[in-house]
Amino acid sequence: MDTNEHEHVIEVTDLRRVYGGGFEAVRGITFHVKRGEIFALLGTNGAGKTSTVEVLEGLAAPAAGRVRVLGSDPRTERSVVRPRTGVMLQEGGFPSELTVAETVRMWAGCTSGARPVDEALDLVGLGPRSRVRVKQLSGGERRRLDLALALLGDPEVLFLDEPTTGLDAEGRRDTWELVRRLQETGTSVLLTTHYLEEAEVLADRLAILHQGRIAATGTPAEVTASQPARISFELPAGYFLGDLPALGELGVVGHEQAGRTVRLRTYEVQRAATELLVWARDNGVELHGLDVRSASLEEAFLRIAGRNAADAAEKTEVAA
Ligand SMILES: Nc1ncnc2c1ncn2[C@@H]1O[C@H](COP(=O)(O)OP(=O)(O)OP(=O)(O)O)[C@@H](O)[C@H]1O
Repeated sequence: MDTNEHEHVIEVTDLRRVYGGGFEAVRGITFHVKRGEIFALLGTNGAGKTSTVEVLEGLAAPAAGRVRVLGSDPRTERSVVRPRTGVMLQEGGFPSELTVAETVRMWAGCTSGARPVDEALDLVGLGPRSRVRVKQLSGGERRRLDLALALLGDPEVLFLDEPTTGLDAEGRRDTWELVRRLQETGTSVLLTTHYLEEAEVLADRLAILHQGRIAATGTPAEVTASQPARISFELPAGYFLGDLPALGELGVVGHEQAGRTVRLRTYEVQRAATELLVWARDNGVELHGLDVRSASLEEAFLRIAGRNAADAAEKTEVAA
């Protein structure tokens, strides 16, 4: 066992994962999750999230690199790691004839120090459904049953693979609240999700995977700060784009005009906005509809996903 477990509950160093046909789904990624942190792995379909999480859960071996969970190797030291972790897979397979309570009871039989069945079901809001057969549950209720099972052993580290897929807006918010409560009691969480809002709301830090590599990482604010902010306004009557201060000097990296509306993209939003306002004052005009906003996580993600689509198109062209 390594000694840094109080600092980093998950350590991933130069991880590679290769499938049978030689396809490299994870191409050398490095990240860590600190104790008590919620860390989100984002990425388009096929980016390598599940392939990574499966290695962390001890379900698959890395082709290269090193992985530690709570200071131990999750595969070769499974008996040490497994009792201290909770896993919610993308597809939990339950015997469909059992009731919800029977399913949890069965699982509790395999979990050391399991919570009482009622407590686990109440945590995820399934208490009133305890006598219903699993086959009668909705997709969202099954996700919550998955979560109840992952929480049974009161884990130190929780792996949540797309925990709110199939849940309606209220169910999603309830799950977010639960994950935050778990964090308050000291649980560390590694989350994969397709919902950018989920990462924005929950994650202390995140990584965006792109074709098996980490394309961006940091706090949600750091990742969005890597994208240009937007400034839009209406050109005052009688003025043209060329009358504004030189765009290059405002740190503007892109601009467009639709009718009288001008949209600028800049990494130096404060300087650009100040210069524009000073220009407007000096010319005695108003910038109607002035709107200054930072990039959202969604924009950061779409730029990376867009690059993904462009790369795929390029590969198709090369292949053709
Ligand atoms: N058993 C397998 N054999 C071969 N290739 C696989 C296998 N499982 C996954 N892959 C490929 O590895 C890549 C990464 O898949 P992975 O499931 O890790 O992506 P993901 O980011 O979790 O995607 P999603 O968001 O769709 O769940 C994909 O190109 C996928 O087709």
